[in-house]
Parts: sequence; structure tokens; C-alpha cells
Amino acid sequence: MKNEVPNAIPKESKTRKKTSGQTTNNVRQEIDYKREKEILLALSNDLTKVRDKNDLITLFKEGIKGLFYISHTIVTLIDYKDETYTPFLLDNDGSPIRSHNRYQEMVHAHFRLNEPFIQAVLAADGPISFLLKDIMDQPASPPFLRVNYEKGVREIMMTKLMKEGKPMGFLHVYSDQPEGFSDEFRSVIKGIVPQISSAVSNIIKNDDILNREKEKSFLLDFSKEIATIRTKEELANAVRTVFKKINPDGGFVIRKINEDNTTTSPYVYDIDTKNPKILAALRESRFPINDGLQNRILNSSIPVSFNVDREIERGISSAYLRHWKEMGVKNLVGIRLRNGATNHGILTLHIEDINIPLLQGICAQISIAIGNIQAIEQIKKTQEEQAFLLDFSHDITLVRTRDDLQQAIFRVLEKTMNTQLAMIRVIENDGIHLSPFMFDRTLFGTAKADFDRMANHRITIDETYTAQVLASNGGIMFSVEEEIKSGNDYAKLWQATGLKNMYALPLRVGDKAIGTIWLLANRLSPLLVKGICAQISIAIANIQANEKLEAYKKKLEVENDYLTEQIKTIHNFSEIIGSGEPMKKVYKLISLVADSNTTVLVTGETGTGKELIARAIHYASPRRDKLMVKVNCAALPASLIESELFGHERGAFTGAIDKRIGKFELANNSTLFLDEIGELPLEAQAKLLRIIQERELERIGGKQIIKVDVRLIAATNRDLEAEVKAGRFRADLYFRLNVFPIHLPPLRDRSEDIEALIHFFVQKHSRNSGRKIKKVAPGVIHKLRAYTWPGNVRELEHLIERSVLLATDGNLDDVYIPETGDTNKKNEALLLNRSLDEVERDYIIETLKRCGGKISGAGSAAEILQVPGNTLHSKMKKLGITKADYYS
Ligand SMILES: Nc1ncnc2c1ncn2[C@@H]1O[C@H](COP(=O)(O)OP(=O)(O)OP(=O)(O)O)[C@@H](O)[C@H]1O
Repeated sequence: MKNEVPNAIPKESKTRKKTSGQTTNNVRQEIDYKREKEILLALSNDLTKVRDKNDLITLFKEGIKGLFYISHTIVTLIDYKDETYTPFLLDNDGSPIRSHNRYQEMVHAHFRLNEPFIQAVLAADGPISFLLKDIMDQPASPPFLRVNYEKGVREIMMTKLMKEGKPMGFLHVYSDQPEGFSDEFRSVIKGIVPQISSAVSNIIKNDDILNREKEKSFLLDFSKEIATIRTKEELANAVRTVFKKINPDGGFVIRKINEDNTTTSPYVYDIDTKNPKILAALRESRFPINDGLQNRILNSSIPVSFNVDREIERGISSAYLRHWKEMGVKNLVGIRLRNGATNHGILTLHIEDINIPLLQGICAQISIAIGNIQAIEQIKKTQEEQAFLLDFSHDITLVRTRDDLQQAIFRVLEKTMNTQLAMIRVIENDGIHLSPFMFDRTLFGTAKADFDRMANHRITIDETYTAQVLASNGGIMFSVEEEIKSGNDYAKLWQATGLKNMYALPLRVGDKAIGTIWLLANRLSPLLVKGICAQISIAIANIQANEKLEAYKKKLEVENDYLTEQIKTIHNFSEIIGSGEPMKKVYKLISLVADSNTTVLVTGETGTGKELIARAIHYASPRRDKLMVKVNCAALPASLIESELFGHERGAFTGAIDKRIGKFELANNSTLFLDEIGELPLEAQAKLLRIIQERELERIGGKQIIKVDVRLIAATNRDLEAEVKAGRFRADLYFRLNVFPIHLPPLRDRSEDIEALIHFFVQKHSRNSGRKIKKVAPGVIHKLRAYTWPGNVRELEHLIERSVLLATDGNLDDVYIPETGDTNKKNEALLLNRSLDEVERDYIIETLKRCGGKISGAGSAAEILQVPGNTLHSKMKKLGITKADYYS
């Protein structure tokens, strides 16, 4: 097109002036007319191809300026919204006013339509020209007239450009010569006005399309950036950059809706101010949503333009309006930031030309980003809280005492944004009273005395606030300020801490309320506080159980200490008699194993002293200060063995009325002696195996795993290997127990020890019975060494005990040894086919005979039979035993 325009029109020198048109020659007129037509045709041709501003400028510069003498041309467009017109198209290199110091101002100015000069242009039918000196100084005239004049322009020709029958703008043509526009030129311009108008319309349309394209790619770029945003800081950067691009001169503030859903706080902003008050407000101000403006913006789906002064006049008191005013800002646009159905906040923007679709597009992206950031922050917070609770729960598992708990709570609260433990109250056994369990008086400063008077004592579960808390599901938050207003006296104490809220929660284990906890804080995460309370509840239940256990243990220890002392004095059990080779071997083994934690299996026939050896190992071990706990596996009904060993929770099975601590737990840090292990039922063997392997147990019906540190000594008179083969004893348990076997030889295999044992037992029992035995006849010793001792040491001891009682003159001249072999068989035969009463009757008579008829007291039949004297009396009566029976 560039090439077509100039060449299409024949060149002629200067313009012909309107007043100098004395050419009357028809031929000349004909030529003029033709030339005009050619020019018009060429111009219209070119104008139809105009698509952008450059095309039109080129056309004017090269198509018209070359043909007629004009200085420069511009196009202005009317803005009916504010009744002004403003430059749209400028002949940049040709204009003489470019060097004028008001040029930039002119380029951006909006000139009023409502003034005589432009009204005359609007009223004219075609191009209309003015000498600048005539009009430029009229009061309402646009300043560009004078600016042009000052740069040597003398005349202006104005033509309105039309669109759909309505003026859309003006074509301005300037000349530096007065009366510089020829008729021919006027005619040409008049002729091409429709084409110029449609060219301008095309340019506008094209500009629109281009702008929209630009907006789209702008939004696309922005949305790509938004998609990568993870933090508030990243969002702030992105938003600042985007607004710098589209609105370099105005500031903006994004206020976010707070968690309370009733206020907003500044989130991201870019404001050009150094005013410390405004800067402080931008850091921490909170304004109610329902202030008459913020709620209006939040309820509007389109941007809301507002005037600062007018809003203040309407009575909206939120300080942000005053801040804008102080910064000299008059008009603002507010847009809600909404994602789906959720309002996140408000963007307030100081902008003059608002491009609604673009702004809405940007705001939609910002809203998405805020939603994402919130979700990420929530996830992070939840993860942090979970990690935090995990840490706390770890701390809690180690809690055994109130001190431990207090320290664990203080440690956890230190990490939770300014939270203080005011009080933990625990429900007492009666289920009615609550007593202070843990509290920190120092919290209340000078109100300490009031705290003691009002809070530090027993209350009942009906107390107003406690009842509310216990009845609540997730606790109650009391606002200190509100409570003071409503006359809650406790709140005055709370106020002394300077914290805003009291969070009171029920402590529960399962469904059972065990107390209340009172925490002072400004804010607490419900999830976190619930988690902490659950852990504290468990800890308190553990502490209470532990306190009971400790008390129980103490009681047992006291009882046991007493018993031990008794046993020591009565039986002098700690002495093991025997210096022959077999026993020396046993002592060696004891000294080897005692120090360690190794499990020991003591085997040997009944009465060989297995328990004695177990005790000797315990007392030689580092655990000697604790009592050895003994379980006789044979003496318990199978159904009770498990509960005896592992304990049970209350209600674990029918009959489990109270919680029971098992022997394993009791033997923690000590030795557990499992006597007669060979008698343990298979089911219990499996459980025992698990404990031995894992060193932890669960009470029957309990959920808690309890760690135990127990040294095991097991004993049996059975051949466990044979039991394993027969399937009555688990092989794996056998291997676990048989780590360090000690076998006790039967007494018949160590007759060298018999004499020492006889003397030992004689002394022991003469001391106990008060019968002094001076001498044991050699014949007795001889006789006893020859005996086979099926009942081993126990049998020997019983025999000596009886003999001491029967000795009358202080000498042990003879002993009664049970008959063996055939005699036994005879006795067995005698026992057959007889009732229990008959056997019992004979046995009592026999014993009475041996005791010289003494029924009760020292050396009596009652003592041997180990029943109280009066019981023996009544038994004798029942069985019809008379003196005649035993004196015969
Ligand atoms: N070497 C010993 N020196 C002193 N007294 C002993 C000795 N061996 C055993 N006794 C005594 O014999 C009695 C029985 O011993 P103990 O109960 O230890 O035997 P046991 O092998 O465990 O029996 P059971 O297999 O029937 O359980 C106890 O009174 C114990 O004091």
C-alpha cells in the first residue's frame, strides 16, 4: 500500500487557496475535478485497507501531505461517558508541537465537548476551518489550539468522523499558513470522511481484538505463574508484578477474610507511602467485614467503583478509607476474591481506566492462588500438628509420675503459641468430687491468694462451669472478657494472666470422664488441643494406675520384708547344707550364673532343694534388693494361671471384679521363680513364650503393652525333654528355659551330706520346738545314711522334725524310718477300698500315738498335721476318735 498511494496521484505544487481561486477557465475546472476524483479514488482505495494506526498515519503522511500543503494531522475520539474527546492518532514525526513542553499533556488530555469551538464543529456539515488566533483564547477553548499556535500553526480544519449516524471523533488538519486550505482540499476531505471514519472504526475494532488477545496471553502467563505459587510471599511478588504492568501508577491492597469470618486483615499490598500509621495498619489491622463497604464488595459479582470521600460521608468508619484519603486517593475499585462459593478476601485497587474483564481474570487467578496457599498451609499445619502430637505421645509414654507429666505438659505448651496450663482436676473414686491434680499458681501473679481461695480445693462435678465442661463434647472456650462481664468470678483470676481465652476440656479415657483441663491462651487449634487432651488423659490414667501399683507394691514389699525376716529366722533358709562334690558343682554353677540375667532351669526330684537354689541365685544377683516373686504353676487351676501371671483388667472376664497386677509385672526389675513349670498348661506356655521373647505383656482384657524387665528361674521335677517328646511341653519354650540348667542330685546320691543335714535340721527344730537335743546317736546317722530318701531333703527334714518332738531325754537315740518296698505296697493295698474318713481317722490315730497322745501345743499331733489344735479336736470328735484308740 505504501507504494501505491504517492504514485497514484499526480503531484502539484502548493495548495490552491480558497480566496485565490480566480481560475474561471472551464478546462482548468475540468482538470481540477478529474484530479480531485483521482485523488479521492486513490485515497478511498487505500483507506479501505487501513487496519492499524500506522497504516492511517502513513496514508496521511504520504497520501495527503504530498499533495496538499498541510502541517500535520491528528484524529481524536469522543468518549461519551465523560463528554470529552481525546487524541487517538498522532502524526508523530510531522507535528511541529512535539517539541512543545505541553505536548505530553496534550496527548493524554481529555478535552470537553461542551464548548463553543467543538460544538461548531459538531454542528457543521462538512470540514470547517478556523484561524487559531480567533478562537484559541476564548475561555472554554481547548488548550491544544494555543499550543499549536505557539509552534507556528495558524489554521485548523476540523471534520467530524461518523459511526452509525453519530459523531465518533474528529479529523484535525493543521496549516502553518492562515487561509491555507484550498477548496479542492476541503472537497477531498469531505469526500473521504466516510472512509476515514470506517478506517478509524476498523482500527478501534482491531485494537480491541489485539488488546483482547494481549489480555488473554497476559492472563495465560499469569495463570501459569499462579499455578506454581506455593507461598504467600510468591503470591505477593506475582501480584505486585502484574499490577505494576497494568496499573503502574496506583497501589493496591488485598485484605483476607480471617478465620473468625467476621473480619479482614491485610494480606498482600503495594502502597506508595512512608506514613508509619498506614504501614502499621497494613501489618496488623483488622476491620469488620460488615462495615457497609467490604460486605458490599463481597456481595457484588462485578467490580465496585467507589469514591473515598463519598464513602466516608456515608458514615463508613473503617480506617482504611481514611488512609486512602490521607494518601490523596479519591477513586478506587474493590473486587471480591472468590474461589467457587468461598470468598477469600477483597482487592482494592487505585486505578483510573478499569478494564473489567482483565481485572476479573486477574482476580480469579489470585483467588485460586489464595485457595491453594490456604490448602497448602492447612496441610502443613496439620502435618506439623501431627508430628507435634506424635512427639508429645512419645513423651507421654515415658510418663510414670505427676512430675513427669507436668514436665511433659510444660514442654509441649512451650511449643504451642503462648498457652498456659491453669489447672487439671481429676474425678475422685467416689465419682462426685474433683480434686486439683496439677496447676501452676505462679501464673496468677498477685492473684495467687485468690486462686488458692477459689480454685485450689475440692469441688463437685455439679459445679457450674465444670458441669458444662464435662457435658460438652470437645470442651468449651470461655472468653475472659465476656466471662468477667457476665459475673464469672474465676475470670478475674484468668485475667491476671493477660491471655484472652480459657479453653476448658473434659479429660476422658474411652467414654469415661476422668477430669477436666483448663488452658489459657489467645488462640488454640482445636485439633491440637483435642490431641493433647487425649494424650494427657491416658497419661493421667497411667499415673493413677502406677500410683496404685506402687502403693500395692509397697504394701507387698512391707509384708514380704516381714515374711522374709520371719522365714529367715524360722528356717534360716539361706543356708544350703552340703559340701560333697555334687553340691560343690551346684555352688559353682550358681556363682557363674547369678550375676547375669540368664534364665535358669533348676531340675531335680521333689524335695532336693530347687527353690532353695532359686533363692540363692536371686540373692546373689544384682536384683537382690527386690523381692523374688514365686508362682507355683502346679498349685493353680489352669483357668487362673494366665491371670496370675499376666494380670487382668477389671471386667476382663466373668469374676474379674477388680484389676489385678500379674506376677510378671510384680517381678519387674526382680526375679520370677516359676516352680513346677512342667505343670503349665499348653495355652499358658504359648503366652509365657511370647513374654520371654518380647519382654512385654498385655493384661487380659487390656489394650496396653507393658514392658517388663524380669529374670526368670524355672524349676521342675519332671523330665522336660520327655515331656516335650510326649507333646505336653512346647519345645520352643523348653529351649528358652533351658538356657542354663542346674541339676540337683537326689539325696541318695550324696549320702556324704546327710550327717551335716541331720545336725542342721536337729538344731533348727530343737530351737523352734524348744526341745534341746544334746546328742544324736551314731546309729541314727548310720541308719539314715542307709535309707534311699524318695522324698529327698524335705523327707529328711520332716523326719528329724518329728524325731526332735518325740525325743524325751534330750538325746536322739532312734528314728522312725518308713518302711519301703513291700511294706509300701501293703500299705497301698490297705488304703484301697476305704473311705476318706477311714483313712483320715487312722492317720490321726497314728500321729496321736507318735506324739504320746498330745493333741495341741508344741510336739503335738496338731503341729505335725499342721492344723489348729481346736480343729483337730473337732475332727477327732467327728471321726469318733477317743483316748482308747491312741493309748492302746
Ligand atoms: N541343701 C539343703 N540344705 C538345707 N536345707 C535344704 C537343702 N535342700 C533342701 N532343703 C530344705 O528342704 C526343703 C525342700 O526344699 P525345696 O522346697 O527347695 O525343694 P524342691 O526341690 O523345690 O521341692 P519340690 O520339687 O517339691 O518343689 C526345704 O525346707 C529346704 O529348706
